[in-house]
Amino acid sequence: MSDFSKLKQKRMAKDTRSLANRRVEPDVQPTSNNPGGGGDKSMFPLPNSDLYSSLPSSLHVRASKEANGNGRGIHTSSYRKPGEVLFSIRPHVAALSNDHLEGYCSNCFGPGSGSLRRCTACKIVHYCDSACQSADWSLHKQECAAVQRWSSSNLGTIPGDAIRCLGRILWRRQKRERESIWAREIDAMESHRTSLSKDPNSRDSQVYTQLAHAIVRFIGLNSPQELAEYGVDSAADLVDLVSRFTTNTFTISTPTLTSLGACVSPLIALINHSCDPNAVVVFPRVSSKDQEPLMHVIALKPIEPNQEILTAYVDTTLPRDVRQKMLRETYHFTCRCQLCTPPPECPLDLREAMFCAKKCGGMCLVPTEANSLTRCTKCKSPVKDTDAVLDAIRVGQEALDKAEALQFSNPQKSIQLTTKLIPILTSAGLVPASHPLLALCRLNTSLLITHLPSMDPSTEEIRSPEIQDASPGVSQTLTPKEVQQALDDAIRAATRSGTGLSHLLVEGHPVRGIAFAELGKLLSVDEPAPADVEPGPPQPQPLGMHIKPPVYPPSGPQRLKLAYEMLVRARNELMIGFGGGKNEGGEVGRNVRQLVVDLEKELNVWKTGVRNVIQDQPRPVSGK
Ligand SMILES: C[S@@+](CC[C@H](N)C(=O)[O-])C[C@H]1O[C@@H](n2cnc3c(N)ncnc32)[C@H](O)[C@@H]1O
Repeated sequence: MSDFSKLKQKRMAKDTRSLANRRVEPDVQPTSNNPGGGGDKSMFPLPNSDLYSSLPSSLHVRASKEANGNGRGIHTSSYRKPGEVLFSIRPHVAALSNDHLEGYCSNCFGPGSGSLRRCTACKIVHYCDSACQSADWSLHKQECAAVQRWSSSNLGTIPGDAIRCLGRILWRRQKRERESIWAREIDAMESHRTSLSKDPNSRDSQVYTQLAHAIVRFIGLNSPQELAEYGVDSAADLVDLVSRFTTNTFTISTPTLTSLGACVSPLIALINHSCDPNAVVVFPRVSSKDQEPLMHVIALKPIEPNQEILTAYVDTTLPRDVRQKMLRETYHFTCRCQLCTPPPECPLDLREAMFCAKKCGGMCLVPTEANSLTRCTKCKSPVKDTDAVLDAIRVGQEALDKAEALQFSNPQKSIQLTTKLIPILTSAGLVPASHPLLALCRLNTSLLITHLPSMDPSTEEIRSPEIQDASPGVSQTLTPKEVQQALDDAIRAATRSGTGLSHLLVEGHPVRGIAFAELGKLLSVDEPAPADVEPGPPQPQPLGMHIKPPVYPPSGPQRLKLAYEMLVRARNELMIGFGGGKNEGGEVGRNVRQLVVDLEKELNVWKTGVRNVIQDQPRPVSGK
């Protein structure tokens, strides 16, 4: 997926403190009804532990209220403003997903831009240069042999990122003593082994067992006794490690939120979840290459002293039932945040809302099989065509599942499916932020941008290098009008997605910032002269514009102006989501700032041109 297509979500230099500054609060004490956490209680570090020394002194670890007895959380002792970098850290281990092994460096996780060097032995991992290769060699040495062994006994396949990440944890444990702080921080992560279903056929038991078997094969063990060499005393301990891994792993992503692989940071894993988070974990890529990949925890909302830092483990644009299911399955808890347990007076959740068919300006809860009688919150009329709405949502969800499954193997089909379903759900009355309409719009946008035909060199800036490779020369058979049409379709799709996202996510959320940047860049590609207007599908209301222009996207200077406004807005939001100050909104924030400067110049040239034309006109002679 492209830098600008998969929208999906993390210091200050002074963050790294000496041991003297560490704050691991002593109140992570077992209590009678909470012997230490939600999982295996015995593993929590003791008070005054020497772990987590890289946590800045303004943050501290103590029992979490939010997590309802499920262990520790990170709290701030001072006020934090949105966009403030709370801390940043390099993960303990990280591994690229198989799809990205060729396009990104396996050490610093930077994009290769076609110049990566391949490991000549395994021919699988790639590096920017010999510095990155040397830095990774102490671990890749064992990984290299293991990958080759796996590949030859598994018909040339490559183990997934979870297995390679776990392999890296074990090899590092083998090298560093199991009593090292590094290993103890991994051991102190929350495990859910004891709360696993006793049923060996349950999903979680199967996932853990499969991963445990795979890792044993990957590192090449002949007997469980050999695990001791890696600081793992028994098969049960290995399942514990797997449980810690699945409960505490992060997705590592590009500065545009394309997921790249998996990583583990025991410190950042201390942060608990909320579906209405006050912070976010991103990888803005603002440090020197030898420090990357660096995870940044950034405040999204004002955070008061003593408040807990909370991030979202799941996509918060999804409806409550879907989020709750994901949280139960992977993290073994029931979320009780405000979004999951809203007070009765709380307005309708836009993730599950539709417009009132009476067009009174109100909205209704989307009916479900269990609750088919819903009413407009304003005029109180009941939803009439319940079956039609239920059908549209069911068909929409099926199309979404199919389009997601096909997005890489058959993108054209995926585009067709999403393009066809969006108007069906819109006609059924769903609001832009509702599910599955927003998810379909986001996928549609990402696909249209990924497969945007190239019209001029500036379009290439929108498509990341991997996309340019994936769809080379698509434009060759298209007429300029068709190319323009494709660009306008992408702009309309990006506008729909941006509208839905802006209703659900707080200002400055990185997903919003990237969506606005994407839309601004699309609008800035060119400013075509007004075309003959052909009647088309209903047009989205342009984001931030109060008056709907007759044709959207507009042409000429109006388009340039809209692009400029969108990019300024994107930049402001990126300065929050990817961190302000030295972070400058991350790599994308810097890039957008440059575009804003360029557009300002263009708009000035245009204004000067118009002024000159006006001044060159012969003046009307007075009195005539
Ligand atoms: C990544 S860990 C977070 C840190 C953990 N509390 C600890 O002490 O290590 C994830 C686990 O914390 C607990 N947790 C996180 N957020 C929670 C919440 N909002 N409510 C209840 N438990 C939560 C769950 O047990 C979950 O599996």
